Amino acid sequence: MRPKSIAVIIVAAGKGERAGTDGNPDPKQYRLLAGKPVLSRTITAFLATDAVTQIVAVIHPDHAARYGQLVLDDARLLPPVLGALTRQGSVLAGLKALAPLRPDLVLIQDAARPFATPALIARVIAALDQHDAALPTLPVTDTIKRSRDGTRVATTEDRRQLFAAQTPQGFRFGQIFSAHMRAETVRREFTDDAEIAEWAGLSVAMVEGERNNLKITHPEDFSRAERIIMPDHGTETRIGTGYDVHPFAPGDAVWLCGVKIPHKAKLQGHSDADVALHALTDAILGAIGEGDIGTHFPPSDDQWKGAASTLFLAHAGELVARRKGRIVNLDVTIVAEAPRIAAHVPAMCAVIAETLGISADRVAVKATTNEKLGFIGREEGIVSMASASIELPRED
Ligand SMILES: Nc1ccn([C@@H]2O[C@H](COP(=O)(O)OP(=O)(O)OP(=O)(O)O)[C@@H](O)[C@H]2O)c(=O)n1
Ligand SMILES: C[C@](O)(CO)[C@H](O)COP(=O)(O)O
Repeated sequence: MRPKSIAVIIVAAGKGERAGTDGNPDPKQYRLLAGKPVLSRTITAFLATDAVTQIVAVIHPDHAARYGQLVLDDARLLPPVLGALTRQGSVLAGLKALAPLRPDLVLIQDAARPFATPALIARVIAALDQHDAALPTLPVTDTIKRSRDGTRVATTEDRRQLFAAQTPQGFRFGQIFSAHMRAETVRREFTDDAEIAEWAGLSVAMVEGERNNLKITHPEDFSRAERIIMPDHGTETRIGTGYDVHPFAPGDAVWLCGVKIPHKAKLQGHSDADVALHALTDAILGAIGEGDIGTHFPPSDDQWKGAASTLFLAHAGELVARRKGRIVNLDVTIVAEAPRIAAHVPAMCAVIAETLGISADRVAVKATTNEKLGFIGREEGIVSMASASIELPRED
């Protein structure tokens, strides 16, 4: 028998209004969860299943640039398609995009559910041998009340008959495509695809869902999700500090926190002499006990001559990721009589956040003068200090 082709639609075109922004410019599906965007985690969860043959993400037109920044490299991932005003419309856009490929099966997944496990995906696929449709469910654990006005109870439901539906929901492609096309013509909004299958008279099987397969919906769901990735009891918080100084030399700009600032001199050093990123890199390395910047990038090595210091910082970030660590916050102080730093602070925080794949609200950059005292006061050089707080899995 020909192996089945199994496509996945990941609907990511929502605005995430209930999740709020928490000062973040990105909607929930692009926000970072322990250093990695939610949508990257959702897509990666399906790439981990070899049986999956194609994946298409359905995105909001305003998020095309943000989607393009996700680092995902797999030939099974098709170009994204644009979604619609409702989840139902977005799913239909994904089905239309897949129609020319005629997959046998399709799994439909919320981008906002980043924790689909291989076992869960396998259960849904296996159930499609016997049924037209399959979805993971969990028995409800609260007693469920029905109310007509939201203020007074009308009746209590029998919860033994009630189950909460999750995704991925699996279908035979042709059947769900035609059911969705018909559903589009009726004046009713369906909140999941299994409901459309039921309405179309298909047989819908329930398989066991998973408690951790949460849908990030409200602001507090982000910390719940981070605890799933890194349970509290298994982590410890480490602190690291860094210090660096570079003298001025003839030149016309200084690099500070990855930002080039015009000045009457440059900072002298083997690399771009970004004194602030050097201190920060040392703080991160210190927190994870990985030596210092000189251990990793010896000044005697010519390949680092003139190097951008973001490279050193990215390496420190990679070492944190390799140890499954999470940067909690970073704090940099620059001590300089000149140039003036304040106007550049947002750009500096953005460079650091982007280099490390963390959100900018975890980064602080501050500047102060040395009140004209000492070598800093005489404008002979700049000093920087930094501290880093990092959560690492506990090893003992
Ligand atoms: N027009 C829409 C609405 C929702 N979705 C997607 O459907 C999934 C489940 O929807 P929900 O969690 O409700 O996300 P939002 O609609 O973004 O959230 P909210 O209702 O709070 O705005 C999400 O991955 C969301 O991106 C979609 O693709 N197109
Ligand atoms: C599809 C779903 O996740 C199943 O529980 C849910 O219906 C999506 O609802 P939302 O309001 O669009 O989040």
